[in-house]
Amino acid sequence: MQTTASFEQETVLECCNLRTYIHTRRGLVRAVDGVDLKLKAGRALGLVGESGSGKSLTAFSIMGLIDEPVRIEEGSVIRLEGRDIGNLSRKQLAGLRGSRIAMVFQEPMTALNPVHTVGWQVGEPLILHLGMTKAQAKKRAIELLDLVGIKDAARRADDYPHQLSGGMRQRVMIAIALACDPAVLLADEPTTALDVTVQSQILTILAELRKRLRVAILLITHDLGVVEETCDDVAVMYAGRIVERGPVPEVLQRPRHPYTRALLASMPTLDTEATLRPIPGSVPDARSWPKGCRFASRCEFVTGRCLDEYPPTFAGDAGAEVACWLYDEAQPRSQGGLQR
Ligand SMILES: Nc1ncnc2c1ncn2[C@@H]1O[C@H](COP(=O)(O)OP(=O)(O)OP(=O)(O)O)[C@@H](O)[C@H]1O
Repeated sequence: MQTTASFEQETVLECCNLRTYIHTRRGLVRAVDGVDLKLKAGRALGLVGESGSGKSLTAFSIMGLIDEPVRIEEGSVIRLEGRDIGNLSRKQLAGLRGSRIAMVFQEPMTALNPVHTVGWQVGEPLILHLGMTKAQAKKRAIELLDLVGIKDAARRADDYPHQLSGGMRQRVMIAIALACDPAVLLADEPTTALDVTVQSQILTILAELRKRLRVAILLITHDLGVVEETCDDVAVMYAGRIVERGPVPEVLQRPRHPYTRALLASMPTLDTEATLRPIPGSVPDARSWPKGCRFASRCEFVTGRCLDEYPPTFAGDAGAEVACWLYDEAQPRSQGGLQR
């Protein structure tokens, strides 16, 4: 595999123009439709957006965990540690999964194997990818269970998934994911199925391990509160595309895209005093996206140009970027336009 010379040293994962379409009998569902992402070593990027915006499919595409009728379209680029992994064979991808890139899912019970002990499941990738002996893998598995905060790890290693609480199971999933010291961890709503106290414990563990192991994390969530607490950067996804991105403080304190603003206003976590305002309207059909901005039909600042042409990305302060015509210098801003 080729290493791209221009690939920045610190960038561990990059997607360029990632398009993942679902080829159904009732039409082409353009669910992920030109996503650009960049993840730096040891940093956490939050990928947020309403349900159905394409977040999970983005992660599954990166992991190569998609199957017919879902396809990554020609021209999409996925680079892991400088290597183009978009065109790898299933076997080559399976070799990377669990070693250089790993994923934690929303519901650990469905991801864990009910007939094997958790110690065995943490140890398996060590045997598979690192060639450890069973004895070495068991010893390391216990260390890993301890690392993710499972008390009395040597004894718990012999437990089966059903003997553990939801929070413990998610810790086991994290131990499995991090076993081979991957460069990238994808976490898809890892705390949604857990109660609030356990949620914050899991997020704390992830934050600690990120610093300690320097693993880059792509955290998929619909909760901007979680992003605020745990991520360095955020990318806001709407209708299959990223509409705004940047450092967390910049984007959450000075959101530019009308969708990001609406999302913030609709969420209870950041300011519980404020009256919650659901976003009016609904996401257009992914079988026939409008030709202009996909948020136009729900946007209070819509102009004729928004309906005609998809906006390019405009640079904001502190590295923020926004795909919205309101930020085009050439466009005279109407009264009541967004503050820049
Ligand atoms: N296998 C599939 N077949 C048909 N449609 C699919 C398939 N997988 C995903 N989709 C559609 O693709 C779109 C994006 O789904 P995805 O799960 O990525 O969204 P999401 O942003 O992760 O939402 P959520 O937060 O609800 O998980 C949705 O409209 C979904 O219905």
